[in-house]
Amino acid sequence: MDKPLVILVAGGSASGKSTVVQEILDKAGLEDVIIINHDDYYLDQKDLPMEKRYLINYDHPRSLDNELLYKDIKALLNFEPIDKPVYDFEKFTRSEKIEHVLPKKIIIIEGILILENPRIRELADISIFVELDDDTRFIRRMLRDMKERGRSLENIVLQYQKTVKPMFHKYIKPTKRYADVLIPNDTKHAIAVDLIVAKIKQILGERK
Ligand SMILES: Nc1ncnc2c1ncn2[C@@H]1O[C@H](COP(=O)(O)OP(=O)(O)O)[C@@H](O)[C@H]1O
Ligand SMILES: Nc1ccn([C@@H]2O[C@H](COP(=O)(O)O)[C@@H](O)[C@H]2O)c(=O)n1
Repeated sequence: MDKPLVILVAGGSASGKSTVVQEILDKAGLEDVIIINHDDYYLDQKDLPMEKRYLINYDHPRSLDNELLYKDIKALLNFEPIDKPVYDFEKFTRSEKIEHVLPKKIIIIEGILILENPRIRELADISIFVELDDDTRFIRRMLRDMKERGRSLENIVLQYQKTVKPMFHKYIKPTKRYADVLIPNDTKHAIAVDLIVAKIKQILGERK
């Protein structure tokens, strides 16, 4: 069998990366797929006290374990299983859990900085960047982080001003230039999703 297809999905926090990935999978009717969230590869911080974990810049490329992610993608490309870390946003570190992931024909990896690392970028067959204006992303992030990530409004606002917004403009937005497709998530994007689905099917057909 030919190597698995690798799709990278970047975009600012709460731009709609996970939502767009789900739309692609639903439209394409794909099942033999692994979805990896780059968030699971934030560095382990269990040896740091909680007050120090709060202060880390989680929107800087150095906060992620790209060596481990690269190694894991290479293993999956060789049809080898991996033991993937699982991140705990409420504890600001990796959880005790490990997820055993079996190789599949399609590997989708999503994350704010997934197109920032040149070695990981080179593994992609298709690269996507999801676009959404800062204000809408901030509102969606605020609602999500209070509901799902155990964060207070004050903490969300402080983090957004101190790191999330400046790092987006410094490190994340510039990676748009590496994307094959830009998906606007503030307007209808059904055609962009259709084009990606068609491309996935074409590549899979050629690799049979
Ligand atoms: N087109 C959209 N319209 C309204 N809400 C959306 C849309 N896309 C995503 N959302 C919502 O915004 C939040 C962040 O979306 P998500 O896909 O999780 O973003 P990301 O994976 O980029 O962080 C979620 O609560 C999601 O339901
Ligand atoms: N302990 C952490 C780790 C990361 N974050 C934030 O998560 C954002 C990326 O996740 P998305 O699902 O929004 O793409 C990123 O902007 C980090 O600021 C965090 O708040 N706490």
